[in-house]
Amino acid sequence: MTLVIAGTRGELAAARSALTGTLALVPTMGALHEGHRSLIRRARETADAVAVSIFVNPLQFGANEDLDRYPRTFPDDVAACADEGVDLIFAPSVAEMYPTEPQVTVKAGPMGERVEGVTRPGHFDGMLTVVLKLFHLVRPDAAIFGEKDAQQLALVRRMVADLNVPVEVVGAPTVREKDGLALSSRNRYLTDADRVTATALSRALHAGEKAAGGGPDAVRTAARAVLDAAASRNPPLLLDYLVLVDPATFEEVAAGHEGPAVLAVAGRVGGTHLIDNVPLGFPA
Ligand SMILES: Nc1ncnc2c1ncn2[C@@H]1O[C@H](COP(=O)(O)OP(=O)(O)OP(=O)(O)O)[C@@H](O)[C@H]1O
Ligand SMILES: CC(C)(CO)[C@@H](O)C(=O)[O-]
Ligand code: BAL
Repeated sequence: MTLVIAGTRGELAAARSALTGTLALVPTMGALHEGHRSLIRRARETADAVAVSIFVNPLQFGANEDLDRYPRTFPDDVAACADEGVDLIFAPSVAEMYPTEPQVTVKAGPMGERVEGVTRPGHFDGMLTVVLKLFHLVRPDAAIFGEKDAQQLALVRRMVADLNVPVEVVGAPTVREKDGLALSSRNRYLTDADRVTATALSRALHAGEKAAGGGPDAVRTAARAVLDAAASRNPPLLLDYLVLVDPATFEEVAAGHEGPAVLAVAGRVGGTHLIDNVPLGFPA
């Protein structure tokens, strides 16, 4: 099947009706990299047809964030989708997605105000609002999200459960560079020196992972030591948070916690906000 590119809701509706069998959607903001491509491959395993949405959603950016300079690489994104055998790209304009100022939006609730929500107030409300709109427009059977954005994935799962959205949410593992840095569209903002400092995020997670046998406090201490060292590098890592949380709620776990947890970290290097996380387990 040839790749169809829909820019309007009308074009999307026509292309969607022409698809047969089940459909998996990969929602993205474009500037596609190997992480996105792994999601597309997961989508291909999940359903008969694959749609990718490419939309830099203004509603999820704060006033001082990088909406204007967020990388937009549409021709390369189309080539990557064609290469991966994607059936449908939905790439609307802002006016197409928000023809009028939205009045009714999704509220992420308490989980949306924790962790990344402290650093980016309102971000998760805007993210869930556009994801729900995309689900209504594209009508997928399944949607694939990266575990790199673990709180986003947890919130989409929660929205789908709380609002009875008929879409199966599938998580896909984080793809990393050889040195451990999680792939991210924002990595292209990093200078060579920033790039070296940025590896502290995944190194901290790795140190935490190795300390897991000692329990939650040992994990936090081990990860913190790596981040403290990176704070005095040039350029420094400016830590936003290091948390060890329940994967379903993003509430901090106690010292005696048993069961799954997520060690999540975020910081700024040279003005670029980077996030990463690793799943951990604390056996009873
Ligand atoms: N390294 C990665 N491995 C797996 N999935 C990823 C990775 N990076 C992003 N994704 C997933 O791709 C989807 C689209 O994310 P997005 O377009 O924001 O890319 P991004 O690289 O996370 O960009 P940003 O720089 O905005 O964080 C999300 O579900 C996200 O979790
Ligand atoms: C899910 C998403 C495409 C919604 O804009 C975005 O938050 C992203 O790229 O992770
Ligand atoms: N990768 C999540 C989208 C965002 O940072 O806005």
